Amino acid sequence: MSVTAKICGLSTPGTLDAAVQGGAKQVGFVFFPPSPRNLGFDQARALAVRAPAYVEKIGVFVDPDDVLLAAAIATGLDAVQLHKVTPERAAVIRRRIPVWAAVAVKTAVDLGAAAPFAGAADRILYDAKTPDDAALPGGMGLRFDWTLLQRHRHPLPWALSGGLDSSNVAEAIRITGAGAVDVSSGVESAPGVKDVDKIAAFLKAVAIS
Ligand SMILES: O=C(O)c1ccccc1NCC(=O)[C@H](O)[C@H](O)COP(=O)(O)O
Repeated sequence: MSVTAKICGLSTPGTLDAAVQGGAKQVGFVFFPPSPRNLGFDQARALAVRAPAYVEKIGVFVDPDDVLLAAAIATGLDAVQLHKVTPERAAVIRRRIPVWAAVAVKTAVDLGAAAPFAGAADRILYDAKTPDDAALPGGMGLRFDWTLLQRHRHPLPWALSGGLDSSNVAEAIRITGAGAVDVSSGVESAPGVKDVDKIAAFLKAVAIS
């Protein structure tokens, strides 16, 4: 079975096109002002319109309120990726739009946060836990011990994220058995600056894995 890929944190037409042309199944738009990848609503709408309908547009949020969610969803999102939300809050949001629940992982204990999202989310995104004082809960190029997922019973369909790039994604897929992967800083030349060649190389590495 082929592995699917999401390119997260896109902000320009050229890099969106590179993701689409390379075969990304999803593209991610960040709605979190502290992030170097944060998008305004007009920017997001223009990118969402540019992407073909078969490419899913995923909005990325950190414990968003209803006002932000409504405005962002109206730009043309197909699903939302939620960081730092409870299963109860995810379940409420899921009445409106499909939900990816981010689970931050450093040790095996952290994987226990996934099970409560059964029935409250559509997919788990296992991402590397960032330090407590970090500005962002994701998109920092950190990875976790992929072997942890070998012993884990997944409560939902899932994707692997955190510190992936074109040089390590095949190994990550082999070790974890991931059927879906997600990348942000591994396809950038600087924080928030996506690189079309790195996007192409990543998607090629996923395609041949
Ligand atoms: O990317 C961001 O700036 C971001 C901000 C706030 C919450 C989440 C964010 N990113 C989440 C992602 O989906 C990233 O793709 C994921 O953490 C992997 O990032 P990276 O390790 O840089 O590939």
